[in-house]
This record gives sequence, C-alpha cells and structure tokens, in this order.
Amino acid sequence: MSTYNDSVGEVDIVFAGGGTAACVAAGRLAKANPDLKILLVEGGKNNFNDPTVTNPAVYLSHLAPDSKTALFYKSKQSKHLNNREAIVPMGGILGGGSSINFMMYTRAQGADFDAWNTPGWLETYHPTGKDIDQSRHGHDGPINVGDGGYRGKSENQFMDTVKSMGYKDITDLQDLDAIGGFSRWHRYVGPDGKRQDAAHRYVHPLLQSGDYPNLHILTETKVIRVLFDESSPPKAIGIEYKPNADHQPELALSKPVHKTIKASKLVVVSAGALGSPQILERSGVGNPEILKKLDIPVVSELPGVGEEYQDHHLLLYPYKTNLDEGETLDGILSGRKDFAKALEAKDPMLGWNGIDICAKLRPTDAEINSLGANFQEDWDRDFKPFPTRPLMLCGVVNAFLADPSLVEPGQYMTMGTYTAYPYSRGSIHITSKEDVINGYDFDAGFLNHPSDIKKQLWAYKMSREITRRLPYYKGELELGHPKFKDGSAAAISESASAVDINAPNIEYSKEDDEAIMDWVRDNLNTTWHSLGTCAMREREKGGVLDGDLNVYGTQGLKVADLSMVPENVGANTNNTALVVGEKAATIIGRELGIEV
Ligand SMILES: Cc1cc2nc3c(=O)[nH]c(=O)nc-3n(C[C@H](O)[C@H](O)[C@H](O)COP(=O)(O)OP(=O)(O)OC[C@H]3O[C@@H](n4cnc5c(N)ncnc54)[C@H](O)[C@@H]3O)c2cc1C
Repeated sequence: MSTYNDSVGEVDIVFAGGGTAACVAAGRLAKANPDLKILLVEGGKNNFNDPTVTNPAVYLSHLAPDSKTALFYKSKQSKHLNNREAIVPMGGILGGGSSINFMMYTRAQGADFDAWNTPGWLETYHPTGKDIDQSRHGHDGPINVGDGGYRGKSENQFMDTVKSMGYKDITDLQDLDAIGGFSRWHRYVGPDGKRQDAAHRYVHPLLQSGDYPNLHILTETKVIRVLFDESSPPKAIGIEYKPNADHQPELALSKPVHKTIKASKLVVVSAGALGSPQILERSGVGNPEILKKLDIPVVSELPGVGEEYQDHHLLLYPYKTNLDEGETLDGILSGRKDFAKALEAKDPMLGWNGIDICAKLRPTDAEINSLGANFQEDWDRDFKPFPTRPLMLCGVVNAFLADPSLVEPGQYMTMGTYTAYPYSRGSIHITSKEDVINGYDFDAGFLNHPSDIKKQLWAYKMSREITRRLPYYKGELELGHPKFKDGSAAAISESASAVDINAPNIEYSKEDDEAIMDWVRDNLNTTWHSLGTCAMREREKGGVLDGDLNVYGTQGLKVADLSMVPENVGANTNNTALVVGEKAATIIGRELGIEV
C-alpha cells in the first residue's frame, strides 16, 4: 500500500510537504518502526522513475517557464534590483529540491552549525583529521556522492591554472573546515549515473518493497492548514488539504473539496522555506497583525513566522571556449544531442551535470580594503574572527546556462559566483487564507544590505581573472557581462585567447565598478537556497521553533525543513536539508521511544 486514500484513515504522523527533509525523516521513521503509520502529503507529482529526475544531464528542464515540477515564487519589485521582480524557484515534486536541483554536493562549514548555538545541533558535526579523512564523511547512508562515471577533462586544465595563480588545490573541500581554494566537485549521482534524490533513496525503496504498508504518500495535493484541538496549548491533530489545481484542474474546477486527515501523534510541516510559513500562518501561527487582517484566529503568537528570509545571491557569467562537444553540456541543453536517443544508447554523459569545479573563497586584505570602510567593518566583525567562513562560493559550469537560442551553437562555460552569508533579509506572508497557490506576499530582500553588492564586485573581478587564463578560453559573451563604457580598460573581449598566467590584472575605474554593480542589480538572482523563515531560536528573539523543532505555543507540531535554519550556511543547501531530515527523525524517534 502506498497511495493514501480515505480507507487508510487516521495516521500517526503526517508530513505537510514531501521535499528533501521530509522524505528523509518519513523514510527513516517508517523503516525504524513498521507499526508507525506515516503519511507524506506533497503538492507536486510523484517523481518515481521520472527520466527528467533520474537522469542528471537534463536538470535544467525543471526550470523551464512551463515546468510543473518547480514552484516559482514571485518576489515584489525592488529598487535594489533596478526595479525587477525576482523569481525564486523551489522543488514542486515529491523529493522537493532534491528531485530537480543541480545535484552539487556541498557541506556547510562546521562553524556554521556552531553558530546555530542550540544544544543537540553541534556535537554531531565535529569530526577530526586531515586531507581526505574517512572519519569526516558517512559511508553507509542511503545517499551516494560520486561522479556517476562522467567528468569533463577540462577540470585538469582548470585546476592547473588556479594552482599556477596561487590558489589552493583542495582535495576535500567538504571536510567542514577547508577554505581558500578550488576543488573537484562531487555530486549526488550514484555509480549508475542516476540522481540521488531523497524520495528515490529514502521513500521509494520502502514503497516498492511492499514490506512497509505503514508508509503512505498523497501527491498533487496541497496542505491548506494544520488543525488543532481545544487543549492548552493547542495540540495539532491533523491537516486540511485540497487537490493541487496546478495538477488536478478538473477536480479544482468542479469546486475543490476540502478534506481532512487526522494524525494522532504528530504533524510535521515540511513545505520548504517559502511553503512552511504559509501553512503555519493559514493555521493561526504567526504575527497576530497579519492573521487578524485575514480573520484567522490566533493559535500561537509568533511574529517571527515568515521573517528573516535568506538565500545565497547568484551571478552567472558566460564565456566562449574551444572545448570539444564531450566537454560541455551544450549539446544536450540546446537539443543538438537528442535526449531520447541518448537515453536509449545509455550515453554516460546523461549522468553528468557539467559542473566539475567548486570553490570556497576569501578576499585578500588589500581586496577587502578596496571595498570601502563599511565593508571592512562588516568583514572585521563577521569574517575575520571566523577563518573557515568563505565570503563567496564559486561553481564552474561547462555550458551556457540560459536560453541556447541566444548564442551561436558552440561550447561554453559559465562562472557562477554566489554569496555565502548574505546580510540581506526578506520575508513571506500570506494574503489569503484559502489560496494555496498565489496567496502570498514575498520580498526576497536581495541586495537590501549594501555590503552584499560589494561581495559580487570582488567576485566578478576575481572570476574573470581566472577565466581569461584558462587554456580553453575563447572570449567573453557580451550578453552576459557588465556594460563597460567605450574605451574602458575593462572592456569585454568577444574574441580572445588565454592570457599569460602572469599577465597584469585588468584595471577597473570607479565608472567600471559602477557598471559592474549596475549589472549585478540587473541580473543577480536566487541560488535556489531559500531558508530561515521559521527559525530555531529563542522565542523572545523572534524564534519559531525550539531545539527539538517544536513550534512554540503548540503541542504535537514540528517544522522540519530549511525554514528552521537560524543562521545561514556557507554551502549549497541540500546537504543541510538532509541533515535536518536525519536530525528530525532522531528527535521524533527519541520522543516516541523508537531507535532510528
Ligand atoms: C533549481 C534548484 C537547484 C538547486 N541546486 C542545488 C545543488 O546543486 N546542491 C545543493 O546542495 N542544493 C541545491 N538546491 C537546494 C536544495 O535542493 C534545497 O535547499 C532543498 O531541497 C530544501 O529542502 P527542504 O526540505 O527545505 O524543502 P524542499 O525540498 O523545497 O521541499 C518542500 C516541498 O514541499 C512541497 N510543498 C510546498 N507547499 C506545499 C503545500 N502547501 N502542501 C503540500 N506540499 C507543499 C513542495 O512541492 C516541495 O516538494 C537547489 C534547489 C533548486 C530549487
């Protein structure tokens, strides 16, 4: 039994949202105790054996404008983005972000978990050792991290170049401490070249085996709210839900039916950092001012719900290369290489995401100084005392990452630079108590702190210096770079070849810096790393959750996803979501007397 229907009746635990963290926690708990009846309710479709999910090379298809596997959260216009409205996509399918993401394996720094400052969330993450130390990584969990059997050869040339420039060649950048250099990037791809999403690794094996009739999924269904009883404090007793109109329009058109499911032990809200605060608010948990406007009775007064939204801020700079066709993903992304035929031929390239190099970087003292007194003050307070905190992360993608019709057929690369710990903050709040698709007001907050744009200024110059030294560099794509004034020494070279390793760096005038920052405002976007909107923190400091992920002022209600993150992590976030799922399973297991 897997798909929930009315005959299943009451369950023990219901997860509202079936993304990365939820699949981990639900799978772990269902396996640990087959008597525990668990239901995952997911807004999107089932991802089981979907070739666009399982084959890494076509990950970008999920971000197409008509995609039904991503949720596109629209932020309001912002002067910090030259009046643009940022769009923040998140997973909208079973497995959540882990089903559609770029599969890059990056761990938070050990110091990031220290900064959470919550007993029980620190000690697990402090292994010791040096170089590739086995004790720094788990080896027997369900998620494989590897190469999937395909890497581009250009990574060797890239690493040789950065080493010649003085950067560290770091064998294991994900050892919780490493920083200050580049590394060969591993991914959530198994030895068979298949994606390691949380649903395929934690949930489907149980459902397919037939041995776990206690685990149920209900997909294409939106959780509207959590239901409470009259206890004091109010106890969560289940959820109210309806068909997702984006997936089940015929039902929705014939007046959507609201239904309820009872949960006797626990409700876990796990709809992601932009979904969970909305469910809480529709349930009466949040800022009373917001709830009263919508006639929602207040269950627990928690003004922190939906606040402190954070992401990492990403810029993507495209370059021309003289790499051959097997060295970039452009063939597949442009359709020149037919996906169906490649699938039939079991082309090993389908197990590749085109991203072989990553970095965690800090500027030199002189570079920090050049970014101005205010930036220096922020650096001295928040980075200088924490030597393992990167200022920026960097990913090198062997492909042109936007609409392929914008460029000549060819082989491209893209330098991605993203902020590790942005100062900017945003928020998301509901504007309707029933509209589960568009009933929200979202401010991503991108660049609303002045130091965040300075980080991008440094990152552009740094990444450009590296790229123009790569042996396979063939010039810059003007459409993806700042618009420098005619005659500027920093002008874009559409057609060029690599400069000498020791060539002088490009000199930028004040006007050039302005052109870069204007470009950043015009183009900066999400890194798809939303978090922080229901933070695990003291209640009087705006916290929503205690250290066991309980929602303050309620009983039987937890949040388990990246909404809980109290301080950002200097890493791509899927790994932290897996950690949150594992930790949630341990906490719930302990409370129910189950060994997980
Ligand atoms: C395009 C993209 C690329 C990324 N690339 C990487 C990468 O390469 N490496 C990396 O480490 N991280 C990456 N990430 C980030 C990572 O995948 C996420 O941080 C992670 O998935 C977050 O996990 P979560 O459990 O907090 O929420 P999610 O995985 O987002 O899960 C939330 C789930 O809740 C569902 N939901 C929402 N509202 C409701 C509702 N009302 N009712 C029912 N269900 C609901 C959603 O459909 C979704 O499935 C990427 C993310 C995206 C979107």
